[in-house]
Amino acid sequence: MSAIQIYDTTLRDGTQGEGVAFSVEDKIKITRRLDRMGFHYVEGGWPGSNPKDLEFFRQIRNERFRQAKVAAFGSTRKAGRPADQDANLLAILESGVCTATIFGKSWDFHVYRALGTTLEENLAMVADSVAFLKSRGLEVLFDAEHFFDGYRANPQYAMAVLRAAQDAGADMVVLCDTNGGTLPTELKEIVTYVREALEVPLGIHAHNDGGLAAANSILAVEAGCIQVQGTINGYGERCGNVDLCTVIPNLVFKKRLACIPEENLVYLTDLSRYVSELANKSPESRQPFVGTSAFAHKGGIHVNALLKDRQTYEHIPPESVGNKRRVLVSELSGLSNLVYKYRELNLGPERDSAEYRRILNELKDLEHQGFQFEGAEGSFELLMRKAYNGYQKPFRLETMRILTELRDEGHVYSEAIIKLRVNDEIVHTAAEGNGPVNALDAALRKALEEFYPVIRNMRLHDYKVRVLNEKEGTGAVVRVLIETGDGRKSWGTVGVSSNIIEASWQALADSFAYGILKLKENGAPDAQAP
Ligand SMILES: CC(=O)SCCNC(=O)CCNC(=O)[C@H](O)C(C)(C)COP(=O)(O)OP(=O)(O)OC[C@H]1O[C@@H](n2cnc3c(N)ncnc32)[C@H](O)[C@@H]1OP(=O)(O)O
Ligand SMILES: CC(=O)C(=O)O
Repeated sequence: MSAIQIYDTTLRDGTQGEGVAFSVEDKIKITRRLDRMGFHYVEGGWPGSNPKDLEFFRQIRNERFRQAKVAAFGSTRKAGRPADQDANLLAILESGVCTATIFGKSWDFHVYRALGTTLEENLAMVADSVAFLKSRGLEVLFDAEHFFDGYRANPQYAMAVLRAAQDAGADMVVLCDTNGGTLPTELKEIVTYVREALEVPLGIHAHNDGGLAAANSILAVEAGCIQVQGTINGYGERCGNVDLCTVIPNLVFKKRLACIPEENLVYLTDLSRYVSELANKSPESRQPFVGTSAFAHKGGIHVNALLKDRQTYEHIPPESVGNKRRVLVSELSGLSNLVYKYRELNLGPERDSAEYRRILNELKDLEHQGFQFEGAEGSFELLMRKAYNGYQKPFRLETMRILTELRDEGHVYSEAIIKLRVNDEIVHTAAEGNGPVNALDAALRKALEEFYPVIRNMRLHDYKVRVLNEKEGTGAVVRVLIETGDGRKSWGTVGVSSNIIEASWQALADSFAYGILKLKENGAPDAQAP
């Protein structure tokens, strides 16, 4: 089978996804990154749609790429108007690209209902638009919109549309599952038929409304498509386009097809996170191949087998796509989870199983009380270090008082007064905050800063409270999960109590203790107490 081209439409169809938008600068950065990865095409936008896309094409015009061709998107000419006077086609020409991708209707129903024209005029729109762009020297890809729905409804007409594009000189015809509802077996049958009926190279453009876009794209390749169109992270209209971060490793590792150079796949996870960062979207943890959970192992049985051979629970090595294996600890852990973490944390020579078992039982008891270590790797590491390395927190709370006061203006303020033992010194501090936890955080920082100035870099990223037994009303036990970061790394810590201040204190104290521990380990000069 010939090499498969990857056509990225993150910057066009991806931005049709809810909440996804890129600035011109972002679009340029993403184009460069995709080129470096080895993508064959980057669809930069629709010049006839908006000034931002026009500006993108203006700025990118003189850039030289290693191999990516930048494509401009647009529709076929308007009904009843000559192609050489169609604003949209002229905008594609003016964008300065060498590759145009135009979409046209291939479902008779759409021709009547959406375009409001005749079947004959639509065929002419397709042929004229392709021929016009070809006559101006462009490479032309024709996206047959709704092809599979069209084929189901009126196969003769759907095929006539493809032939119109082919006969007008299209360099490729792309079969679009625009509504994303086609099932893989049917899709493969249709692509197989089209492959035999036409000469022009075929591509696939699948949407994910049935959750089948990846399967559909791979089967389309099996049936003869040589181009896969999709987006990074599957962004796109409604449920999105096919996720190229899923399709590419499947093509490379499973189908052994030449596509993106295999050695570049180690940058795939980074690429996915880079694009989600620019799109300002949280990464999807369960995303295949590149998600943080894609190689996260929780069940004891799994981790036990994984220690014997990673292939028992991993379909590919995580490093091959630049991802990482993670072992989670929880009440579902077995000894193996603990052994794995003990080794990962580099806590010393192997222990006998009774020693691991003791801590495992402690961990399970704590989880039964409401602690959750899966999201609190900082607290878990402190627990392990205390058990196996005699670790002690660098400070100890002697007393704490929290005052909450309604002041004249009707606002409620809190003040925390704490007495802390740091090494052999007693430190008294007080601080105000907009609530008791905020005041406690401020008082703790004030007390520790003098000894560990480096904690000034630590920021609270997230503070979550979960009521564990809501039937108890205001007397319920709560779990507090805190996420802290120092600009380079972030860590989670946990506290549980029927008193929200106490639970918050436990999580806060762990978060500072863990931060200081890591800074000391990394040799931060002012992480050492004087
Ligand atoms: C399957 C896809 O994802 S295709 C890509 C869809 N993406 C987008 O729509 C995003 C960019 N779109 C836009 O910026 C705007 O919709 C524009 C600039 C393209 C058009 O805006 P307007 O001129 O205001 O028209 P509007 O969006 O209301 O309607 C679209 C028109 O295009 C026509 N049209 C739709 N598909 C095609 C086609 N393949 N060929 C020719 N005309 C088409 C419609 O019939 C409609 O014409 P009408 O106004 O005569 O009814
Ligand atoms: C062309 C396109 O984006 C689609 O049919 O989904």
